[in-house]
Amino acid sequence: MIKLANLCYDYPNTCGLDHLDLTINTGEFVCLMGPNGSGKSTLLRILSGLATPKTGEYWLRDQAITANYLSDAQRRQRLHQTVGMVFQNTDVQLFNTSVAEEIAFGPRQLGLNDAEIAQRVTDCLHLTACETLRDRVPYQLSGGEKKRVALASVLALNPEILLLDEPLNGLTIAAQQQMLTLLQRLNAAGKTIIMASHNFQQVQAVGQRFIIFNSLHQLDADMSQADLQSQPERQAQLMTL
Ligand SMILES: Nc1ncnc2c1ncn2[C@@H]1O[C@H](COP(=O)(O)OP(=O)(O)OP(=O)(O)O)[C@@H](O)[C@H]1O
Repeated sequence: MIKLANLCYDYPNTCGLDHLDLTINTGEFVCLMGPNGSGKSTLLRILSGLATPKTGEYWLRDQAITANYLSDAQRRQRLHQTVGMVFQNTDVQLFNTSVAEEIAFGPRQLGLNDAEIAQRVTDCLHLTACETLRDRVPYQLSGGEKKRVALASVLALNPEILLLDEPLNGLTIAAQQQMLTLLQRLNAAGKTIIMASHNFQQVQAVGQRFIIFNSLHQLDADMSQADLQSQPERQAQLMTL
C-alpha cells in the first residue's frame, strides 16, 4: 500500500531522514520508534503529504506522491481522505468553536450533506467517547481530551490509513490504555495504523510491527512483534527511549 524507496529528507541545517526504504501493507499496526530527533515525525509528515522528500520516492498504491502531485488541491484532498494524521501538538489541529463543529469540519469540506455530516459527528463522538464534550470549546479541553477530539476529527473523514504522532503523550496510564484499545479496534476494522511513540511499555503488546530509527535518521531495525519478543536486548533499548 505504502512504498518508500531511497527516501531522503533534509531540513535547512540538518538531515531528517536518510535513505529510507520501507513498505507498509494494508491493515498493519506499525509502531515507529527511535531516539529524539531520529526522524519519526518527519516520516509521518511525508506520509501525510505535509512534506515532500528531497530525493527518493513515495508511492501510495500505484500513485507517486510528489511535490507536483501535491500542488493540486483536489489531489491533496484525496490524499487527506486516505491518510489522516493526528499531530503531536493537537493545538495546531483544533481551531473550531465547538467539538461538534471540529468533527464536522472535514466532512463539510468534502461536500457531504447535513444528514451525513450529523451522522459522522455522532459516530465519531461515540467512537472516541467524546459525547459529553460535544459543545465544549476544543482549545479549552485537557490534553487527553484534545487528543481524543483530534482523533475524532480525523476519523470523520474515514481515512484508510491513520498516522499518529505520540498519541499517548500527556495521557494518564488509563487514558493511554483507552487510546490503544481504540486504535486496536480501528485496526481490527481494517484501518492501517502507523504510530510514533516513545512509550514501549504501553505499545509493545499492541504493535504488530516495530520500525526503529537510529540517531543518524536511518532505519535501524524493522521487526515483527514476535521477532522483538525474542530479542531482550532490543526490548531493553526500546525501554530507554
Ligand atoms: N522544522 C524543522 N526545522 C529544522 N530541523 C528540524 C525540523 N523538524 C525536525 N528537524 C530535525 O530533523 C531531525 C528529525 O526530527 P523529527 O522531528 O522527525 O524526529 P523525531 O524522531 O520525531 O523526534 P522526537 O522523538 O523528539 O519527536 C532532527 O534532527 C530534528 O532536529
